[in-house]
Amino acid sequence: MPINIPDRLPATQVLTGENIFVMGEERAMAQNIRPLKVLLLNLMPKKIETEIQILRMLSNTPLQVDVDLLRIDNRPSKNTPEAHLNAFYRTFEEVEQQNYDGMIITGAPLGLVEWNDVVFWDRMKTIIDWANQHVTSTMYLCWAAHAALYTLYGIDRKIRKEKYSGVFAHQVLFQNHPLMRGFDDVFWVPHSRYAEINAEEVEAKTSLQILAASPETGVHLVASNDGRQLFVTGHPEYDPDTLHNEYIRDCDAGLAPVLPENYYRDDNPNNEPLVRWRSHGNLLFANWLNYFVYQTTPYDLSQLNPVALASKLS
Ligand SMILES: CC(C)(COP(=O)(O)OP(=O)(O)OC[C@H]1O[C@@H](n2cnc3c(N)ncnc32)[C@H](O)[C@@H]1OP(=O)(O)O)[C@@H](O)C(=O)NCCC(=O)NCCSC(=O)CCC(=O)O
Ligand SMILES: N[C@@H](CCO)C(=O)O
Repeated sequence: MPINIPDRLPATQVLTGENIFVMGEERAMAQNIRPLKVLLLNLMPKKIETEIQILRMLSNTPLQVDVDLLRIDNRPSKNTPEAHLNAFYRTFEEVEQQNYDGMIITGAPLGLVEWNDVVFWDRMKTIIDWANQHVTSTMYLCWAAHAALYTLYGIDRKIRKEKYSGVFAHQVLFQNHPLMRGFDDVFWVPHSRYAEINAEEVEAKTSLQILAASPETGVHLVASNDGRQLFVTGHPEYDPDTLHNEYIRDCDAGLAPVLPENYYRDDNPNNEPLVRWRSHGNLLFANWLNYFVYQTTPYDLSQLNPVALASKLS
């Protein structure tokens, strides 16, 4: 079923062209069911590209989903026109008094930036704590997963000398977990990060559940027992060419990046990538929206009670 987004958002035209059912504002008003409210905090440099990726993933559901876009602060973006942000993004001040059924916080190219050197670090910690009180379930992607694991559980990332870049095989470690419903024993995910999380530290310090990991790139999916937090260290939402564009960007920046692994056909960067992650990317977002959001969120969002939610799912 549809995502309900502004008719003029670039994603509306792109996703409609892909025959993905995007419900316009008028049609959405005619439906007599409560849509899910999802907040997307977009920290990625190519924000419009990321909007399209995440909205495509959220559209693969029978539920009606109203998506609000959130900017981290009022600084102008280096890579996204201010007019776009002003037209489609809310500020935190505009949403902080509201509750949401779901929230997604994207990655950011800040793996080599110390936490306290991230310009918006204080605001990021504020929003992570706010989500715990105002959102039924939050999905943290890549850099946001590292930031939230550090903020909420004191699990600090380890920074590698070489970036994980490529598409890697993962194993399901928690077979009957609802989030893993329909997953194959082995599934593929893009990764593009310097930071990694230590599985032993997660297991020793927290009651978090490691749901899936890769022999090459380690921890990928970590969930709180109550389903209110999902930490995703990979990029299941990535387009076919996202890793390629990052690789070319880093080559042009003189960073001599490694060739993305298991990505280009015959490992030749002149060839198209072989996409082996799309199905499980869609499945992850659909399972999250179904089991962590829709089946646990209160009908009356004003009654969102973090304590009651925690008991409901754990
Ligand atoms: C990643 C790139 C190549 C991006 O270069 P660009 O020319 O696009 O712009 P940039 O200004 O360098 O940064 C891109 C976005 O990050 C924001 N940005 C930059 N420095 C920041 C800081 N200290 N605090 C907060 N935001 C910051 C910019 O405002 C911009 O977002 P707005 O457009 O919104 O303003 C660069 O930062 C770089 O070369 N970094 C070193 C290599 C690297 O770290 N690559 C990414 C690794 S992958 C990664 O970091 C994932 C996480 C992980 O590894 O753990
Ligand atoms: N991996 C991305 C940042 C988000 O993970 C990049 O290289 O820009």
